Amino acid sequence: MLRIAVPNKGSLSETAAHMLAEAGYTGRRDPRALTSADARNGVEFFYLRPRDIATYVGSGALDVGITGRDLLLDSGSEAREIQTLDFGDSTFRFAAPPNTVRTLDDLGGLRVATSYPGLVGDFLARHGVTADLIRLDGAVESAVRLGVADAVADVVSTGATLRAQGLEIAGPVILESTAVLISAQPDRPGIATLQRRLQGVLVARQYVLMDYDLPRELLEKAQAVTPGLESPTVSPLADSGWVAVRAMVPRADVNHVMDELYDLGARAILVGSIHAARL
Ligand SMILES: Nc1ncnc2c1ncn2[C@@H]1O[C@H](COP(=O)(O)OP(=O)(O)OP(=O)(O)O)[C@@H](O)[C@H]1O
Ligand SMILES: O=P(O)(O)OC[C@H]1O[C@H](OP(=O)(O)OP(=O)(O)O)[C@H](O)[C@@H]1O
Ligand SMILES: [Mg+2]
Repeated sequence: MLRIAVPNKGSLSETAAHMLAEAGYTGRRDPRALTSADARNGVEFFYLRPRDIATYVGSGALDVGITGRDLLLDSGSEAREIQTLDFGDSTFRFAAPPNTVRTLDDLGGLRVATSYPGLVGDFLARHGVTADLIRLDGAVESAVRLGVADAVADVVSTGATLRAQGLEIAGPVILESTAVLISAQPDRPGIATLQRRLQGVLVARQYVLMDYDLPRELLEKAQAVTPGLESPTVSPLADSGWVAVRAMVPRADVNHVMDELYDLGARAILVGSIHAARL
């Protein structure tokens, strides 16, 4: 059985579980369960704190896991990223009261609160800056107001949390983070299938299937608008002057592409969702 670590709570847990379900796996029914087996798919899920996942996967106790890139790097684990998962995007940044910290060097000698001392310590060391890291478990944005630190380093998504605490982003980007699939033994049997299934979910989210009818002589021009992944499917219609075309189109471009095709002379342009894919 392939042993898979999944975040049991926090920002990544719901989307991770949803993605695995879309990939055809049966997860836990009880939201408090710590483990669940999916014998039909030959996998067992372990629901763990996102912060601990890199430790379990890095030691080889579990084969593969879903966590944040920032947590993987913070842990110093042996596991490595084998796939990005297209959710849980955030930026890891320093923040401080307005006009107190402009450059990285300004952090020298200051107290910097963070829940990610491994990640932040490595970053500062790489840049030759010495600061006093204050390790807190969470809500680190409060640390400056409460006099425990001069600056913080934390996950920033909308920036609302740090603004509400009177802080501003300061200095360089520490890390662009996202949810990732990690493993210390990526060649283990079963991991390739899991990856293909997750990639299928990503493709199904990112693309739609577009069908349209087109005067045959416009095919070359239309093919430039909808090249598909390899090349579009072209089928004859009863009227020999027309063809039917089917191609995958990035979801974000759908309306542009339909406008362009219509202007070109395509008609009966239909868009359908992709439920699952294996490329
Ligand atoms: N607001 C956010 N937007 C996007 N991604 C986030 C956000 N907060 C956290 N993350 C990502 O999720 C990872 C786990 O953070 P999360 O807050 O879920 O766990 P935690 O802080 O260990 O747990 P908790 O907040 O429940 O105590 C982070 O390392 C980061 O990669
Ligand atoms: O930029 P924003 O959109 O405001 O999001 C960033 C906040 O989200 C996370 O907090 P979380 O809710 O996980 O609490 P925590 O500090 O206890 O981890 C993170 O630690 C920041 O505090
Ligand atoms: Mg958190």
